[in-house]
Amino acid sequence: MTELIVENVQKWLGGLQILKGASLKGERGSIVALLGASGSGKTTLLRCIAGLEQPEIGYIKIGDKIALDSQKGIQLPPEQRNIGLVFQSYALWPHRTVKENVGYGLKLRGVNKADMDRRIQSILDRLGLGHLGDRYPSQLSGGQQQRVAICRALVYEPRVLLLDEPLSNLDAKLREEARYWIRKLILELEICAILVTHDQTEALAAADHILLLQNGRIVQDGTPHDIYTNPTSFYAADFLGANNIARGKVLSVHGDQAVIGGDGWQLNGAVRDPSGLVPGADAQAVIRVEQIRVANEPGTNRIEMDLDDSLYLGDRWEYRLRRGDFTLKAHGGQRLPSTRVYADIAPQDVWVFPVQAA
Ligand SMILES: Nc1ncnc2c1ncn2[C@@H]1O[C@H](COP(=O)(O)OP(=O)(O)OP(=O)(O)O)[C@@H](O)[C@H]1O
Repeated sequence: MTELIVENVQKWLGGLQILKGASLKGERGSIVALLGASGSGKTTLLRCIAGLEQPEIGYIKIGDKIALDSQKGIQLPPEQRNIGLVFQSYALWPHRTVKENVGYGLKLRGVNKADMDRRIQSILDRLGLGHLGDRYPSQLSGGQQQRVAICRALVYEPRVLLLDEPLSNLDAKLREEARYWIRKLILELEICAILVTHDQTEALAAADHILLLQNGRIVQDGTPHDIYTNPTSFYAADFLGANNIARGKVLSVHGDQAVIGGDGWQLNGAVRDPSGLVPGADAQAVIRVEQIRVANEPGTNRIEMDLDDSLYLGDRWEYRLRRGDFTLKAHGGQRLPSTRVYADIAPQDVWVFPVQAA
């Protein structure tokens, strides 16, 4: 069931158009990640959904309530939107206990004490904080503070939970765990969550759906698997994954296949965006690090290269390969015996894009 509809939201700030027509849908029991580079407009879009920013143009429906309709002049304030908000900083009140932090909004809304206590205890228990209700935020770890912030957002039983970089203040191990339990919680509670993040791993692991933003526009929209394996632009291909970028000239194009090359190398690739890809034009290919195999002999679509260095990463080795100006990174399971190697890349893994004029 659709809990959130956002259509054509446009927002100007300081004379600049920050959002250029963003649309999305959020389903009950699912997580949509807003992913994109710094400044792409993720937080602004989240703030528009929350009602903390007023878009000049657009339509937003949360549950069965119209929160924004610019044509009809409807603009609900945040407290009437049935949303829960979790900020990166957690924004807990230092002089209030955990219970008071979680219950403050309920108190403002005039919920009676018995009901309030029951709801606070129930959400604290659910997130494993039942025994910490009388502590102050300074007496909690970072991970516990983050859970309190989530409890505070969930205690209203919102239709939509908005999470703005909620994991970025946690260390790497806690962040990995939090991805897992937040996802589980949202699916169990059957609410719709919108997660703002600039961390691709977080978006891939936690979300059901990813919207990739660039300069205030949604440039790709799909499941994590779609976005990772089938990027439609250089920005999308380069934003996700660990990549090599091969810059060269188009040598030939046949349908959806192209050959690109540079000084002493050439590769057969798959055309991902045909605009302007004609022989002689500049081209750039994205090659995921995990798609390169290092071989000992020459072969089709293999480039002879020098092994510049091998770095031991614990669970694998990283090879730094070079041929003149052309460099590649690849991974493998052991130290390589020779310094003369062949980078082996299947043509379908060489994603060829035009070079856009700046
Ligand atoms: N009040 C403001 N006045 C003018 N420009 C603003 C204002 N707030 C944000 N911006 C600009 O809007 C653009 C989008 O900002 P936003 O915070 O939404 O991006 P973001 O994708 O969330 O980035 P980050 O990951 O760095 O938080 C940025 O270029 C930012 O400088």
